[in-house]
Amino acid sequence: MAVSAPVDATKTLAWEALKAHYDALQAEGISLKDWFAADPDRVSKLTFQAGDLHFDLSKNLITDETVKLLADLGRACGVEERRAAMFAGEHINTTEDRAVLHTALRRPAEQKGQLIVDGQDVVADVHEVLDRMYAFAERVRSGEWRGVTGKKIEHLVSIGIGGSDLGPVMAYEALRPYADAGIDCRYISNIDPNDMAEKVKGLDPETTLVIIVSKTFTTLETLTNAREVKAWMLEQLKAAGAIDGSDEQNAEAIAKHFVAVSTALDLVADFGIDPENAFGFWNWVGGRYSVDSAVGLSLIIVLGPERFQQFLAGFRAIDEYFENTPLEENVVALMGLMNVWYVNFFGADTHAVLPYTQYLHRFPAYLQQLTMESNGKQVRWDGSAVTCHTGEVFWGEPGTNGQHAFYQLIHQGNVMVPADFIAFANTHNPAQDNGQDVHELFLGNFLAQTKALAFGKTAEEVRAEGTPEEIVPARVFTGNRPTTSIFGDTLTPFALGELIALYEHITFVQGTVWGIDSYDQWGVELGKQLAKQITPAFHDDEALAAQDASTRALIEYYRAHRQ
Ligand SMILES: O=P(O)(O)OC[C@H]1O[C@H](O)[C@H](O)[C@@H](O)[C@@H]1O
Repeated sequence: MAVSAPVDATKTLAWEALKAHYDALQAEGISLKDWFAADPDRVSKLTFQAGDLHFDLSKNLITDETVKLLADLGRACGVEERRAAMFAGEHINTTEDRAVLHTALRRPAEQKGQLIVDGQDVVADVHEVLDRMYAFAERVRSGEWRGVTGKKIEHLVSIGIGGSDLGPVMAYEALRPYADAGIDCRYISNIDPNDMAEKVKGLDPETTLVIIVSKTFTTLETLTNAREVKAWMLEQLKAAGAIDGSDEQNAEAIAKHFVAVSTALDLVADFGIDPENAFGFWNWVGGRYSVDSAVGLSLIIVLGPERFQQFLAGFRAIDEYFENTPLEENVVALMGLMNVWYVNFFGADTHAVLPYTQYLHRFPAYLQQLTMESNGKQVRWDGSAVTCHTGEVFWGEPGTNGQHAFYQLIHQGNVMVPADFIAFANTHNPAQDNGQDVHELFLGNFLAQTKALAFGKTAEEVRAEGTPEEIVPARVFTGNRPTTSIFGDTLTPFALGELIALYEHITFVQGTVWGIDSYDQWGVELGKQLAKQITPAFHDDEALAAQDASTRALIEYYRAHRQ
């Protein structure tokens, strides 16, 4: 079925109505304080439950009317149709002519036979690989799988970059309390040799299993690092007298210490990895949407299959909610639509994600690829130009670290930074300080920040504290700075799956309103292409002469300084 043409959101009646609504709100004066005072039901009307996560949207710059108009915009831009097309496996990734089926990665086995895409039983394929990964992970965890000298695996080294790294690292860090098999994981991504050097420091190769993760298995960084780690492993094993360096023993060591995850299993075999030790996925899984595919192998080993299943169930809970809830009541869709509201009507260029749990310290970095590689685009999926701003910058740090760094700008800067606060009622590490529950101290900060951002502090309030008149203006907080509070019970594998699916679908909704193919990434290609042309110029004068003046001068600087 042909994908329908993108709608120009800015030409819809819904957009016009939103613009008129925005102008009217600005004319009346936006005041969360007044809105809360005028409507005792504001919180209950803007509180939602999706899966087991609790959402409070009441501190956003929205009214009942805004919610209605945003849902109208979503409908006018075909969010419902495109959502159905995505879940059904239509080729909504038009520039690569692919289905977009990360949601199939978490469908239960009972749905085998129910989703046939391009002639393949997608759910059956997914579960075939999951079952192989679970069996493999159990062998590693139990110690049945051993290294070439017969030792149990205690360390994983995962080599990948972008979508083959950010998701697994983020989830590994987030779910550390659930790592119960005495196996840790180090992730190597950067082609900078310093990354590998530091990550293999102190590692015992005899107890190390390397996972090479690359969707395409052609990525320069990953293949370079993989070759280097292979050379390191064989050298170390030989130096320890574990192998004699013969082709045969090298091959045996590789078979015991290297596995791979890719869609290109032929290239994995060319690298020397036994197809038995390779786990596949499919081109309908985008790299940044792949942590719940075989790309999550390190997580399955570290956490165990059962927890990975809970992780998948969390994704599924949000998928089902998102797929089946009408737009007005659908907090996932509303969060995407609110982002459009802030970007296109209020001119917000960035969006902060502020987790109040240290375990989510890599979540903003993960979201940067998810959101910005998906929606940082200037043309629609039919090639026409987008006529409004797209793709805000996502950023963040865990609270309270961010409070002591950049919150100044969020509170008093003259740019709007809509922010999502994520917190959990329970901590994995309860602590007391002088009779004070430290987690409550932490959560108190989360609530204080969202309250200060919403309601601010007037000049009268500042004066009433006895502040000298000349510094009153500096101590005023305007308030009306939008935040969404996401509260959960505990950061479990299930909750993490929910959070990831939440932002995947937020990204989808924004991309759909903007008419963008959120699943391609042509913007990363030019740099890759030029790197190939430029690298020889470090030594080759002809290649140097072919460069632009600035690049040439920088290479000359390098030539003069390289020792
Ligand atoms: O998984 P790979 O094929 O090695 O790709 C790794 C990454 O590289 C590319 O440059 C893309 O921009 C990313 O979307 C991708 O996740």
